[in-house]
Amino acid sequence: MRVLIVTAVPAERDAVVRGIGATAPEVAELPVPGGMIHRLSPAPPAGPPLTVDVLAAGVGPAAAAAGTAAALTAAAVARTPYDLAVSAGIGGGFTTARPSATARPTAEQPAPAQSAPARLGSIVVADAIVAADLGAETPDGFTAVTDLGFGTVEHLPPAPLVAAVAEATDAVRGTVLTVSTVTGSAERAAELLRRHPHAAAEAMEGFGVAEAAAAQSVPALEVRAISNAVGPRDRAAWRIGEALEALTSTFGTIAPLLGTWTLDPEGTRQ
Ligand SMILES: O=C(O)c1cccc(C(=O)CC[C@H]2O[C@@H](n3cnc4c(=O)[nH]cnc43)[C@H](O)[C@@H]2O)c1
Repeated sequence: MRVLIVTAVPAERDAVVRGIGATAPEVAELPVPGGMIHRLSPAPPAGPPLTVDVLAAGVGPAAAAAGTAAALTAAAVARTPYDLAVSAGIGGGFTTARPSATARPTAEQPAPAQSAPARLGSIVVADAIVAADLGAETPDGFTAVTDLGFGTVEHLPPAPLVAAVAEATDAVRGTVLTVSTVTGSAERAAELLRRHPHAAAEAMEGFGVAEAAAAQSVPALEVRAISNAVGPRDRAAWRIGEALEALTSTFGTIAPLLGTWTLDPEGTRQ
């Protein structure tokens, strides 16, 4: 099982490597076009050997897609393809409760149940990776590219993996939006939530990683440690250190899961 983890900046990469490295020392640094992969080999609790490669590909969806595509292609050409691509890093959290994506209204509970808000220092696992600003402004407001007849704006990570990672880390599950411009006002945050009521977090790379992975039929996951609230810009209030620590602790916990989520109870590949 081979897993590629893509972060934006080296500080995020190092936080992930520290977490996985707590049980599996780094074994190699390998150049790929445009970057350097840090390779680790954590021992999976069951099944075949696990190789985890971590790459800092740059900020934004284009850099993320370019770096992910380069790493996936290099691995495929070497006949050692990846089984999973993970977008990881810090992110902004939607810090108010939102309708649950899984609990729908019933006769007994007519109002939609609420999911936990994504507070500072918490972890969000994406059950949907959505490009929030890929589209066109029209007189009637924003229109997604899909409504214009092009491409896609959403990738869905494998549900069993999302569930396993979220349960192991007590993470919030929800949509993670990919934006090219960090939200900086309450109005923009409200507009995003109106269009994406299940949004738990925003960041700048997930859709790029997922799009590059989908082009090679590789499943994708996104994991964000919340460093700031989505809303009026207050860079001084970002808790980057706490978020990086949460990222380290999370990847220490989930590294073995990344290698076993496709296994049945007997430890064989499904
Ligand atoms: O200054 C530092 O030490 C530092 C360390 C690690 C990461 C950073 C970044 O600024 C990374 C930028 C990265 O963060 C994501 N992010 C975080 N909050 C938001 C947000 O509210 N909206 C969108 N993106 C956010 C994003 O993915 C960037 O790539 C600095």
